[in-house]
Amino acid sequence: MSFSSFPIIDLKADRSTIVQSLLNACSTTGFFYLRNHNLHGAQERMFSLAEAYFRLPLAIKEQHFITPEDRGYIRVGQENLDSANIKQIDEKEAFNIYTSDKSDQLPVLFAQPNNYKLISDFQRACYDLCMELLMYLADSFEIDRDYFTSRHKWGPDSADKLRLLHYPATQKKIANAEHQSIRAGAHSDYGSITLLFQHNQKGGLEVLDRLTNIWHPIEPYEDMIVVNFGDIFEYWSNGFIKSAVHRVVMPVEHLTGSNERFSIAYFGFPNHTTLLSPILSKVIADRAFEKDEHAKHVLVHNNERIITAGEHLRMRLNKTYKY
Ligand SMILES: O=C(O)CCC(=O)C(=O)O
Ligand SMILES: [Fe+2]
Repeated sequence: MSFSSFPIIDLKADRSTIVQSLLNACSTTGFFYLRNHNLHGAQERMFSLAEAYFRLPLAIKEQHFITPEDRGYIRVGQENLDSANIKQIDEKEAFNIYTSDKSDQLPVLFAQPNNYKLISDFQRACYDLCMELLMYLADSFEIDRDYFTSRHKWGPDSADKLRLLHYPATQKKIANAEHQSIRAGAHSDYGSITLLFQHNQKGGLEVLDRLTNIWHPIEPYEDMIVVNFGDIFEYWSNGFIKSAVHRVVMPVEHLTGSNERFSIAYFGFPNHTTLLSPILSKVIADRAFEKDEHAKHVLVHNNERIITAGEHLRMRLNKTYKY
C-alpha cells in the first residue's frame, strides 16, 4: 500500500485480509477508506442536521461557545489546527459534542428528542465501528483482542467526540495549485482513530506523504468513510503507526459553483487515565522507527515519564484555540 493507490478496507472481506490490510495501512499512509460500513443512512441525516445548525444566526450559535473542556461551538477563525504556523487561521466553524454530553448541555436544535436520539445513535454506531476496527488492529499486532477496546470504555468517562464542520462558501479565486487557500491547517488528530465523513462530492481533504513531502487529495466518496490513525497510536506503537498529517484546502475544481463544504468527524479517544506506553507486540518489537519532522511533536518525550491520554489532549488543545 502506498500514497499512489490509497488503501481500501472492505468490512465484508475475510478476517485475515482485513487484519493484514490494517497493518499495512497503519504503517504507511496512516489512513484508509472503509467500505461496507452500514452508516450511510444515519450519515445523511446527520449532515441535514448539521446544515440546519450552521444556518442559524451567529448569536444563537455563540450561546454555546466552546468551553475550556472543548465542548460547543467554534466560530470561524477561532481554531488553528496548524499550531506551528501562528499566522494561519482556519476558515471553518465547528461544533463539538462529546458522547457523554446530556441533552440539556446542547443547543435547542440538538436537544430536541428526535435530534438528540439521532446524534446519540450516530455516536454509538461510530463508537461500535471504531471498536470493531480496534479489535482487528489488535489481531494485526498479535496482542489481546480487547487491548485497545478496554482502553476506550463507553460511558461517563468516554472521551470520544463528534465534530460537525462547516467551511463557508467564499469568493476566493485560486491562481494555481501552489497557492490554494488553507481551510483547515496541517495537523495530525490527537486521538487514536478518527472516522471522517465527507459529503456532496466536496473535496479538499489532503494527506501528507511524509517521505516525499507531497500532499495527496483524499477524494470524497459517498459510500466510504475515511479512517485515520491519530497521535495516540504513534505513542502506543513507538512510531510504527503513522498519525496521518492532513489538511483541508480550497479544491481547484470548485472555482466555479459553490465551494461550501460540510464534513463530520468522530474522534475515538482513550479514557483519560490511559497510559501512552508502547504496546508489547512481537510484530513491531524488532522494527526500528526513525523519527521524522512530523512525528516530533508526538514523540518528544523519550527520556521523560510516560504521559496519559488526558495529558496529551490538554497539551494539544492548549495550542489550538484562540479564546
Ligand atoms: O473537514 C475535514 O475534512 C477534516 C477535518 C479535520 O481534519 C479535523 O477536524 O480534525
Ligand atoms: Fe483532522
